[in-house]
Amino acid sequence: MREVLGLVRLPRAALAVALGSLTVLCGAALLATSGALITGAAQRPTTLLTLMPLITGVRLFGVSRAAVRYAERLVTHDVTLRMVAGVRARLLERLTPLAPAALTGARGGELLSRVRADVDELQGVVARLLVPAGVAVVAGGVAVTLTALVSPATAAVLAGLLLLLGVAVPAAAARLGRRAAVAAARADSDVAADTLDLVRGLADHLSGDGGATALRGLDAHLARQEDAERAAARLAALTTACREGVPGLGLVAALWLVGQDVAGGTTSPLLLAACALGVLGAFEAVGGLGAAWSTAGGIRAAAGRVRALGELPPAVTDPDSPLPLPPGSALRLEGVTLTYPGSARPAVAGLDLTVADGAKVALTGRSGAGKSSVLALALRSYDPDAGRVTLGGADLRRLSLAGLRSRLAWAPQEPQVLAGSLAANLRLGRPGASDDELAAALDEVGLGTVLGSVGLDGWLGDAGERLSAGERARVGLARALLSPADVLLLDEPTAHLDPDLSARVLALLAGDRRTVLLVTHDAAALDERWRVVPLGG
Ligand SMILES: Nc1ncnc2c1ncn2[C@@H]1O[C@H](COP(=O)(O)OP(=O)(O)OP(=O)(O)O)[C@@H](O)[C@H]1O
Repeated sequence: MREVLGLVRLPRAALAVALGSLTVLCGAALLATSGALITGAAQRPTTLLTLMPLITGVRLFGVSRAAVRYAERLVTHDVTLRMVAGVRARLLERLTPLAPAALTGARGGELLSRVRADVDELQGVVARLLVPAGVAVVAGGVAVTLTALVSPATAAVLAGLLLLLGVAVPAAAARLGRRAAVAAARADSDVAADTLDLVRGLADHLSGDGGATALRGLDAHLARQEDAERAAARLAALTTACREGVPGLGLVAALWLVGQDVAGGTTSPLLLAACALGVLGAFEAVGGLGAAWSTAGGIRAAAGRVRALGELPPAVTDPDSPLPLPPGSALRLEGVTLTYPGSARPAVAGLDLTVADGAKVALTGRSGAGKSSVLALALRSYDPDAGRVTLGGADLRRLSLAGLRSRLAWAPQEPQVLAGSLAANLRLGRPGASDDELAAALDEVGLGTVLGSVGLDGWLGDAGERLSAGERARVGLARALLSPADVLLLDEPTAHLDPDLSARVLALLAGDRRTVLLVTHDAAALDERWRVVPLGG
């Protein structure tokens, strides 16, 4: 929370508080002068001139209240948007080094929904917390002081009721509401994650038990969401009742106390209605505090989760003083062991593997033998627990991450195809590639027909949904082939291909001048240019 507040521009926030206070005071003054004007008019003065100051006051406060409120909204939103932009930028800066390894524990949908919902919630810091609190102190203080000039007893009652409405009632409501806010945030995040998972895996769910299990899980989270919303609504109703009732008490108290002064002849009758209505208007000073207290729990919880996400330790870090990138592209694993966090058994144990400069090596082995883990080590998504991985003789941990990854091209089993055009997806591999180069790469991986039907500028849909799984895998392969990197790391590049195309792609890779390390379940398709390394005994 402190960090979020650090992103708020305080002079602008102070301006928003000043303008908000002025709005409240203009409103109270409008009511007060209106009351005095009505009382004055009821006394049937001989000339209207005696009422002119009150008439002018009513006009002035009426017009200026709207103008000042407008200015306050502008400034508050400006401060909020700048703060949220800062939060998003900082969060993105911290999340980037965590990917991919340190984020694998979080479900994609959950992470997306959590970050979006929490950052949205933080928007309330300025408009719902800071400004209302500042306005309550400034406008409430000024209103009590002005009331004391007319009737100290009324001022004391006003101060007490402002504290009751602005502090005691909302504090009690917030205490009760904090649990509901946390439960609501958790339920929202679970519902969003379940919905996303359900939609993404619709075909799997339907082919299982027709989606019944997934829907039961979603229903349970929806019920929790409904309970949390109902609890929040009950609290909101209670605070609304207080918000309406307490100002009424203030009005009655002012009428009674100032009325006694008027009856005793110590106060002008004009001030009776003015003071009573002014007191009524002054309660607007704490009008925003009810919502502030009830949302404070949710905002604090959101700030905590955003901070916790940003504080996840990255799986790998940049060295303090990186070595220059080595000229060679030979890849070596020397006695390497990797145990994933939380796993009892190592995924890779004491592995020695050399992929010489320009060599073509294929890793084979049963499912779970650790083939993809070897690629993850070569990419430095993880550091080994024991042994070392080198590129051109240099330990990967001594090279800058950006430099290392500029030397490696990676095509995973299920590459990320982004919502965008075919060309934009391919240019992730080589941003400067010409249309002809893109077309040639597509042709090499047998995507010539897709190029013909979709076109380079054709929209691939959300996550490439307009392509088949095999076509998406080949977009990833074409992207890796286009890359200027000198080491290709490919995870089952031929998994979705028919035998002819598979043979063509493997021949293409075998003829590539770069170092190639690939994972395959189909060792029989490899020719003599490949060295086959079986993993897992
Ligand atoms: N991110 C991870 N966290 C924890 N365990 C993991 C992770 N990735 C893989 N594993 C585990 O490590 C072991 C090796 O997995 P890996 O994916 O490297 O095998 P693989 O040989 O590539 O399998 P496949 O052929 O099925 O892709 C498996 O037991 C797997 O469950």
